[in-house]
Amino acid sequence: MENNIFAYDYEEVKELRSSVKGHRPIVVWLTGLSGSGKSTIAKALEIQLIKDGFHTSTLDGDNLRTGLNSGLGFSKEDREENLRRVAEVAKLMTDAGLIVIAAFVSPLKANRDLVKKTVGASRFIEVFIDTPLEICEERDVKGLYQLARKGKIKDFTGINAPYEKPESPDVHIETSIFTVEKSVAILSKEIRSKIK
Ligand SMILES: Nc1ncnc2c1ncn2[C@@H]1O[C@H](COP(=O)(O)OS(=O)(=O)O)[C@@H](OP(=O)(O)O)[C@H]1O
Ligand SMILES: Nc1ncnc2c1ncn2[C@@H]1O[C@H](COP(=O)(O)OP(=O)(O)O)[C@@H](O)[C@H]1O
Repeated sequence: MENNIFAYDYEEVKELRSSVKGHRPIVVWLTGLSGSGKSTIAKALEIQLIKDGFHTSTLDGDNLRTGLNSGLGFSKEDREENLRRVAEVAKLMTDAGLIVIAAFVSPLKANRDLVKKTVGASRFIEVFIDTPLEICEERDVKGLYQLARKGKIKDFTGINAPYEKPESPDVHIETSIFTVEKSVAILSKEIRSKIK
């Protein structure tokens, strides 16, 4: 064993944790441009799931970057490390039996594939929050697009850093068509079908 580390077997306890929750754990991974609607939908979805009696938690890019991931920027390498850590946290949360909602730009296919591999394919729902760049820029919730256009932010996703659209997401949400309520209903149905 590498570094003389021997992982102790907690599989039986994980099953017990899950059984008292009354549902299986899963990671609902929301990817999309800044301003696409990830946080808005994540929060509304979690509120709905809690009201429906599920056990949940939400991981949100901006929030984790003020704590666990403070010090990481937006280079390709820093984003990779950011998402590697988030994947491990999401896995710990599924080990605790939770439905984990995660809202991260996660711009590259390789980033999202790493998360899927870490948490396990059967416990991963990839959700593409599909909002065209022009609409995200028009919303400009935090004023970041304006700064990026002026050249004041480097590596800004969609402007001067890449976003690779998911090719076959489990759920495709177009926010220019679906209301937040409709998106929550679609996701809630998908989650229910996977956690029985
Ligand atoms: N350069 C650059 N590119 C993209 N986003 C930026 C950047 N600088 C700051 N921000 C703010 O950081 C939020 C994205 O953080 P994430 O952890 O989700 O990004 S990533 O998954 O590691 O790519 C993102 O939050 P959301 O708008 O909620 O997506 C932005 O508010
Ligand atoms: N159908 C929709 N779904 C989600 N957000 C929407 C929708 N229509 C408008 N919005 C608005 O778009 C913005 C999205 O911001 P936010 O949720 O912070 O995005 P992100 O987390 O992807 O950066 C919010 O101001 C939200 O009210």
